[in-house]
Amino acid sequence: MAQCLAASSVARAFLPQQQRCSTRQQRRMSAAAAPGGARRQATVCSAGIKFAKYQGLGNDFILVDNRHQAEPVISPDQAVKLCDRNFGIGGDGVIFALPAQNGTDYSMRIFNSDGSEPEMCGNGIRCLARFVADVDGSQPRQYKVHTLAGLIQPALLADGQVCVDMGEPILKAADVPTTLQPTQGEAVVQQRLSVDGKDWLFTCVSMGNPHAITYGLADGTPIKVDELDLARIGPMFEHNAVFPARTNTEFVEVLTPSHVRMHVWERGAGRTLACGTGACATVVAGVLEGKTERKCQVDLPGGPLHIEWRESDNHIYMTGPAELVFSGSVSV
Ligand SMILES: N[C@@H](CCC[C@H](N)C(=O)O)C(=O)O
Repeated sequence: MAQCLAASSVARAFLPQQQRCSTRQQRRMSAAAAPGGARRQATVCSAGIKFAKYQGLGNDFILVDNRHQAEPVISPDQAVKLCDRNFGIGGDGVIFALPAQNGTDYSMRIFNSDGSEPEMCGNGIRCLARFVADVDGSQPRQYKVHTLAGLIQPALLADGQVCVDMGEPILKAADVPTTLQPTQGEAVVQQRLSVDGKDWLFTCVSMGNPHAITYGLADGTPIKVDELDLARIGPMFEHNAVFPARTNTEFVEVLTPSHVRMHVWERGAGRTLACGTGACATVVAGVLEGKTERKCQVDLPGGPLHIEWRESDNHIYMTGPAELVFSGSVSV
């Protein structure tokens, strides 16, 4: 179903293909003004829906330029099919660049590979910033993006990395949300949760989307990330009744206070190679538990993210890569 063009840049592959969709072929084609005055054509024509696949540390997404209309051109059910690694393009989610809202440059929405819609995606928003910059080939290189988690601000750095102002963490238990009892004010920090015959200690943090982070068991046993059977235990946390909106679950091993290893079981996507919001939540939990410093490198299976929870503004800053894999068109 996918016509994939091997390509080293969106400028070489994505844009020429857009141009190949003639007026007669268009099913739902419109034009919209892009920043800098450039005219942009929509994503859908008879050749299918144009996409570009990006990855941030192996957390991979199908990106769709949906800035011509407010509603995503792909449904959650179609997203499930496209994300299938055998019968589709393959991906941890489908991300849409959408028209601006609330004074921002663009909006972003994402469907997980199971078709559910999360509020935010950290690796995804780095990919979105790189995608929009590649498609438009123009300034600005700093964006204000409206998400279901509020305003998020990615900036492309000269060295190719993307730094994202992820906003403030949410710690109030009811807002994470979790029904675990708060232990520090309204926050759930190192609270016990019995799963799979063990008592785990969990800190709960929302980055717009919910995260439950464990650095170890109640008996003092630290996490060894390589020893976890995530495929077996991950769903027991994701679907636990104490997380009414389900949860992303992070398992963390401390190397030094400024360097940890983290493996993640994502809500709606399962085991992934990296989770940006999860890395941010990991450092917030590490600071609250007295295990990490505010500036901390988080090593994920797909590579490192650099996280800072800044004291001056209470915002979290995440820096990491975002790269094009290939682009093409697909019929759904
Ligand atoms: N991988 C993402 C998180 C994507 C959303 C998550 N699965 C959820 O349902 O909350 C990231 O990099 O943050």
